[in-house]
Amino acid sequence: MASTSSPHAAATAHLNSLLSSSSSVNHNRPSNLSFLHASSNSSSVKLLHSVSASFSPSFSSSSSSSSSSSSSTKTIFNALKTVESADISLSRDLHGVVSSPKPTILVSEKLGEAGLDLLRSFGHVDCSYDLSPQDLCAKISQCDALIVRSGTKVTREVFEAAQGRLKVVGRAGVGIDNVDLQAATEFGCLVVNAPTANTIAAAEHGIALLTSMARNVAQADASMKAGKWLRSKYVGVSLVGKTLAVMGFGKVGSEVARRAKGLGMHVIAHDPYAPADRARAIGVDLVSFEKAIGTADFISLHMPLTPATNKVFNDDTFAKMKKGVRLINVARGGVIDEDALVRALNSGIVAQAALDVFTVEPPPKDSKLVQHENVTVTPHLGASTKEAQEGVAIEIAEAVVGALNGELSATAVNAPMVPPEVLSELAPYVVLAEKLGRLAVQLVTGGSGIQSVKVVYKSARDPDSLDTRLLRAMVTKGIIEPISDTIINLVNADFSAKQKGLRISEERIVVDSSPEYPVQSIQVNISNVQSKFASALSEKGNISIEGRVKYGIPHLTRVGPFSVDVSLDGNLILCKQVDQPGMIGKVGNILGESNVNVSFMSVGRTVKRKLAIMAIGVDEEPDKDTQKKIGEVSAIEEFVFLKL
Ligand SMILES: NC(=O)C1=CN([C@@H]2O[C@H](COP(=O)(O)OP(=O)(O)OC[C@H]3O[C@@H](n4cnc5c(N)ncnc54)[C@H](O)[C@@H]3O)[C@@H](O)[C@H]2O)C=CC1
Ligand SMILES: O=C(O)C(=O)COP(=O)(O)O
Repeated sequence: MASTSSPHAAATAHLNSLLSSSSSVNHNRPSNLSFLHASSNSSSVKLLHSVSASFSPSFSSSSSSSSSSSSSTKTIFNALKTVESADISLSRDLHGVVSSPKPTILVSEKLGEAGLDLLRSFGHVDCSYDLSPQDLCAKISQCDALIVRSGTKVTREVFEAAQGRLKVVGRAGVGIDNVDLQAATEFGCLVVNAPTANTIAAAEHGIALLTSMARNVAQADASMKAGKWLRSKYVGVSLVGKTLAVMGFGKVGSEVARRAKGLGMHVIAHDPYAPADRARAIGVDLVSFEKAIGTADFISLHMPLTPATNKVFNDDTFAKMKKGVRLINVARGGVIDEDALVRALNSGIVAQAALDVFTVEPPPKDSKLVQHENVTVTPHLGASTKEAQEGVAIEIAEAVVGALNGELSATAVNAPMVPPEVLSELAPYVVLAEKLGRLAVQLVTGGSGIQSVKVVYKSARDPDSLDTRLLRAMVTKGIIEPISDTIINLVNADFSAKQKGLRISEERIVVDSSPEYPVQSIQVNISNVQSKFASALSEKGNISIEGRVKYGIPHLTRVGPFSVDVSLDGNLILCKQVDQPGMIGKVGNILGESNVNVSFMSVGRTVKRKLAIMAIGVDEEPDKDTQKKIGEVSAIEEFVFLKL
């Protein structure tokens, strides 16, 4: 009998597969994807999560993805080991011996050298700045990662053109409004950003714009260079004692607030999601939107561009501002209706504006806003200090390299963040979850399609301390991949299930045993389907299988009502037979004659000498003749061959 592979190797391989497509699947296929969501639990047995509506159409092995994109893709953000692309160049040693595939990382905008060095030590780095959208699409199918700043639009077309090779998009900065996150998620591409390294730079630029606007520095400078000496024209306004409204009290907003306090300003802030105690600690009052814009002498914008903030500063809101207000924007141009701002400037509602960001960048040369004499502009320089750019480059390079190595990034924008220690503890259960999903779906037959899957976890852990998102994603992967052309990873598992009309619910049962191990068993139930192996049906008529991790190795421990014990390695034959002596020998002989190596065998029965289930682990797939011979053994009532 062959020995089973080491638990560690299996766990590592499957952790990689959690983050990637399987190397055995067809890379040229479309996918549909989304985040996984955290579940919260308070009672011992609880429905944790359900994905998708039950009215969604069923799916079957003939179904294909209903992606809005018809393009092919292989969706992975990890595991260079599993990438089988001829496009990936292989690194060679001095003797020309191929060692390992190196990823190609396209950097489409200027990035600090320290980050580039880090990337170069890991893969091939292609710095191609100022690519047209067409050139970017042409290149992208040769790239495993793309690093951008705010100037590159990473559209759905880019993900489509990537044909599945692109695993990670790194945004070297904060705002990810230039990346089509939905498309990234649908294509299983991880998006990471560098959210902290440019905070101070952006805040300092905000303060620079505030102070220079108040004292007309830019205009006075331009007039002097034009040979003028206009002292009375450029009388400014003082800041001390004036009210500054910080709109968006996040990282940048709170640093601006801190600095403005130092200038003697009275600072208020509006942010529906900011904790009041953080504001209080800086001496800032959190107020409503109306109060903020209605009482401020200066308004500084620091919120992200989202559907909710798009053009939130418009004719209506300008009308509610104090006449003569001054506006600073180092956030995103799109939060302001720029035509409305020109009107507000002309009417005097807004006395001055200082803008670093624009709806379209660069703005048109004849932009009335840019040309307005009461407007100070800079070309999106908020993050552009030497220090910030070095920091951002390192932050994003580390995140991208980590993602390509299969690590879940702490700055992932479209995937759950799972701490490394949780990942490593769950590793063998992740393998188990995928294999159970894969087994369960192969037991389905008939045209009824799968609509509803229930995953039951038995665990001695407190429900709140067991994160099942990975496990659910892997059950989903196991179920969907064998019967569709969609590749599943942690980024897209829930979305794909939803697209397929597959409702996945979870239940957790707290058992009274040692909480040393996170999960005692995982059960996968598929309801309202026919099975090609009727013995796998539970009393309720659901396909039901259960498994455990034993000594780090996933085992199948129950099929329908029958207890079995077989390691989930290689392939599996399940036979239902009359419980009588000699059965193992008979089937073993048939397999041996066909040179099929048996790795494991287990017999489970409900009643002695009545019916039993024989679970046989095999390394090779028995050919049709061999399977026929097994079926012809008189005591065998039904059998099925399953690929793990
Ligand atoms: N000009 C530049 O070069 C730079 C611009 N930025 C931009 O600055 C903005 C803020 O960046 P960070 O502070 O790092 O992000 P952050 O995520 O730390 O802060 C954003 C804050 O906005 C709040 N927010 C969300 N919706 C809001 C709404 N409707 N009204 C008010 N507040 C709302 C959030 O709760 C959060 O506290 C982003 O748009 C970012 O892209 C950041 C760095 C450089
Ligand atoms: O980090 C951000 O959100 C920024 O706006 C900085 O943009 P940049 O990387 O300088 O193009």
